[in-house]
Amino acid sequence: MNITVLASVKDVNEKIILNKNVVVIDVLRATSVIVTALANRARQIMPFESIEEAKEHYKANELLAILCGERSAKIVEGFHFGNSPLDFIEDNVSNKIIIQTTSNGTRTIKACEKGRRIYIAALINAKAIADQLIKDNMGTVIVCSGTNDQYSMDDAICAGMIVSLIENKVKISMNDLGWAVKEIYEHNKGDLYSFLAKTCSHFNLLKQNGFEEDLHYCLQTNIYDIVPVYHEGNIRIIDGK
Ligand SMILES: O=C(O)[C@H](CS(=O)(=O)O)OP(=O)(O)O
Ligand SMILES: [Mg+2]
Repeated sequence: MNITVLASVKDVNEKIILNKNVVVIDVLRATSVIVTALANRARQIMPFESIEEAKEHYKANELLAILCGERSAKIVEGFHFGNSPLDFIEDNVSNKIIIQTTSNGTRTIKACEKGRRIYIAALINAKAIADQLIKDNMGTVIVCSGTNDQYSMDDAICAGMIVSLIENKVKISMNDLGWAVKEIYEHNKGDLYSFLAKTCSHFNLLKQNGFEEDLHYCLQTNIYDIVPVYHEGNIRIIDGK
């Protein structure tokens, strides 16, 4: 299997993702929110790049939808929830359409729209994504959303975990960044929290802003066995998984 890992959303272009399966990662915190909401029975997620687009779609679905997202890590004024996955519990999201806009993650999902199949991954569902990619056995691009268009270690360790799980089972060819993130993950998997505290500026920004609980939550691995897929504006779970 051929795998290309991209360092941030700014490396995505149509040529790289065309006819490829794409995996979008934003561990802190957009894709951790998406996986959590779907695991807690949200009907679907609708990601948007801008606050204006999100509000417009909310108006059309007011009875069924909730507005969620952040700017500079803080809840957008007038929204129901920010970007803390711990808010996306069953009582808040069951049967709801989640209209979401965040600084990095939702922008990355939109940038990958031309991919063959677009999967949504975080550490909390990494094994389910790796198993799905092995099953598909297709050329795959793993996109780390990054933070403000820059490489971000939270996303890199998740990409590393996914490729490490795949490489244990099938032969892969991969770009240099793919091998780098695999090594980084394998050397630090015993204590991801301390590793990110040392190396990840966005992790420390969230910590300073009081989101410590989110950090512990997002760094758990494989707590959900679900594979969210983005298709024509909506993210849903495939195969009833
Ligand atoms: O809330 C987050 O974790 C970040 C926000 S920012 O990088 O502090 O602006 O958004 P995300 O899109 O989940 O990376
Ligand atoms: Mg992020």
